[in-house]
Amino acid sequence: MTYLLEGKQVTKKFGGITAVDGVDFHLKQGEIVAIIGPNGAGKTTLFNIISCFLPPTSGEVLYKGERLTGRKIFELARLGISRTFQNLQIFNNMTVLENIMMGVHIKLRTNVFSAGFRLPVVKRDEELAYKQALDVLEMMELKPFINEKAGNLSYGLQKQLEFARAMAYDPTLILLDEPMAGLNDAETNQMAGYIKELKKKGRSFLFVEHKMATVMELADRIIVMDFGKKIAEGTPDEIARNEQVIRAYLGEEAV
Ligand SMILES: Nc1ncnc2c1ncn2[C@@H]1O[C@H](COP(=O)(O)OP(=O)(O)OP(=O)(O)O)[C@@H](O)[C@H]1O
Repeated sequence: MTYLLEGKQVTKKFGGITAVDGVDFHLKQGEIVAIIGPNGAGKTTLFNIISCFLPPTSGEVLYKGERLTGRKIFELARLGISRTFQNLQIFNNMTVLENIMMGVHIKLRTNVFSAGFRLPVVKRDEELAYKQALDVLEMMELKPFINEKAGNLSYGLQKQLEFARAMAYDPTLILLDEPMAGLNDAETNQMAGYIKELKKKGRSFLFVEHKMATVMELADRIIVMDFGKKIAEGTPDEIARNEQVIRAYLGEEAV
């Protein structure tokens, strides 16, 4: 079977530290998979390898059966993969609409050559980009803020904007690095609602998250890491009952 995303023996060493140690994982089309684990477990490192921000020391990641490892970061949008960051990466001096348009443009075919010569394809792409941006803003309830500078939005709305920009690529797979970090309960529920809606439309998600209630609510499957290794994998119910997981989080005496 060809998975949407598959990791084979992914390993990353930083000097003497093995941050990710021979991790196998997979994600099927339409699934939501969470990566959890205590601080320093290797989640972010694995996430950065998947999204081609870091090369693994050994092992590889496949997307739709083809090697993703070794690709350039900018190629991912065209392949149908987008990501968000633990530390927000939006353009504060640009408006909400402009931030979203950045996302749409990356996906569209317009290149510097055709833009420079003002070919008809550029005008068509501009119109298409604008329409797609409005659709995403509507879905993410950001339309009232369309001309607001991103830097003036509340933290919750900025997170929503970064998520919206990731969706503007029209991705198949969305990688979310701590999507709920810093959000209050209402904002967390709202973000979870968007993810569930998008799953219904066939999108797949891989996310790293510390908020366990969200993980249990959203994930079809959970991968648990500790000291760089995958120590467990299963449904939320299976993971909640797994002794090795309880030990990793709460210590020996909790089991
Ligand atoms: N660039 C780096 N150079 C050296 N060591 C690193 C580097 N990045 C991560 N590490 C180490 O690798 C290990 C795994 O770190 P990583 O950030 O992947 O864990 P994490 O599970 O994401 O933690 P957190 O939940 O705190 O974000 C840690 O021991 C960390 O100190």
